Amino acid sequence: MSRAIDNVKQCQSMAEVRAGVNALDDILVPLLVERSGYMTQAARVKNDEGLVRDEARIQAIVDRVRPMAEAQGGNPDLMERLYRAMMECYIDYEHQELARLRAAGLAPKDDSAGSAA
Ligand SMILES: O=C(O)C(=O)C[C@]1(C(=O)O)C=C[C@@H](O)C=C1
Repeated sequence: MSRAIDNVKQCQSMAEVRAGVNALDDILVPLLVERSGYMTQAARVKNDEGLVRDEARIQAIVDRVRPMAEAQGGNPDLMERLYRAMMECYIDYEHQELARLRAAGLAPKDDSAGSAA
């Protein structure tokens, strides 16, 4: 099986290093934008500020990506830190998107059953 780490080219200069990084960012940025689109979907489907952060799902994602990173010749601890930091940013964005959707007319979930006041 070919591993991602084996695709890294031996570099003699920082220009080569940065060309390699830029080429990967060209792939990563569209994927991260696409991932952010699912935060908008999640905001609309959950429609509840209290549900945006889901610790069980965060842990499940970490548990999934650590072995994936290892299989690709990467460092699982680094991947976990990247994913946890990235998901914090996406959680902020999901809150932002829920507020935007509410301002645009998304009705808050009916809380009459749970509201005491
Ligand atoms: O799966 C969800 O519930 C999401 O909202 C997505 C996502 C993520 O994958 O970044 C973001 C917030 C949650 O805390 C868990 C995961």
